[in-house]
Amino acid sequence: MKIYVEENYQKLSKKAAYILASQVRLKPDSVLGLATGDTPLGMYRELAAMHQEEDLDFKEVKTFNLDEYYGLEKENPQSYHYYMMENFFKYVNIQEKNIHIPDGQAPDIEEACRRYEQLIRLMGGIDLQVLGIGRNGHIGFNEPDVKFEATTHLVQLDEDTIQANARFFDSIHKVPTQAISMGIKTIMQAKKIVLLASGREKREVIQRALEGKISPELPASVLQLHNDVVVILDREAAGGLKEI
Ligand SMILES: O=P(O)(O)OC[C@H]1O[C@](O)(CO)[C@@H](O)[C@@H]1O
Repeated sequence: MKIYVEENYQKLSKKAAYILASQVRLKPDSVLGLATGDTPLGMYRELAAMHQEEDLDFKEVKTFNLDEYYGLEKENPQSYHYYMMENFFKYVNIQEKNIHIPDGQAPDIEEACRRYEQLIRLMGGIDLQVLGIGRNGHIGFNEPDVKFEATTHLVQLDEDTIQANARFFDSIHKVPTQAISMGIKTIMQAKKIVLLASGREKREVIQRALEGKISPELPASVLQLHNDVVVILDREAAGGLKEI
């Protein structure tokens, strides 16, 4: 595991964007696994700027998002479809047919999950997966006590996650209680993983995930078993690490 500690969020975002851009430059038809949440927003802004100013080309890039709320239509401003369009895709030259995000309104969820896994395999697997981390250690929407062997599936969101995400909704009662998420197995099959965490509130979970026991109770701890993980932290998030 390679851990970078950057001075602040802006530098973290630049580092993450640089790693993604290098991946795309080396393999223009890369399959990228993408995350939502606050943390990758700066990285998406940097990548959009690299597209505008340095011709970073997304024409052949394929993307698979980690997760989507169950029950929200794509046009809902709280959906991850909307987030991706507004924060990244509309600023770059990615082709719509190459964008994949779980369908939160699929009539047959099990079939949709199976199809999502099949598509990832059909595209040759994920070359680089970006991850954020929840305060409870979730990656994607894989909540504590997840099965490590799970692939894309419907998950029940934790109370902690619902509370953390309530800030994006008018009221906590409007936060969906379920989501479709890549599973831990899907994530661990990615060839390379880039985990991002910023801020004081991620300090404890980062220490436990990177230096603690590997356990389904803390889903992100499984990353210790992957052979190509880059962790990019700002100083605040890295503050609890013993081995830095
Ligand atoms: O980057 P944030 O907003 O702290 O979110 C952390 C994680 O929580 C989620 O937003 C889901 O709750 C994930 O998409 C994200 O990786």
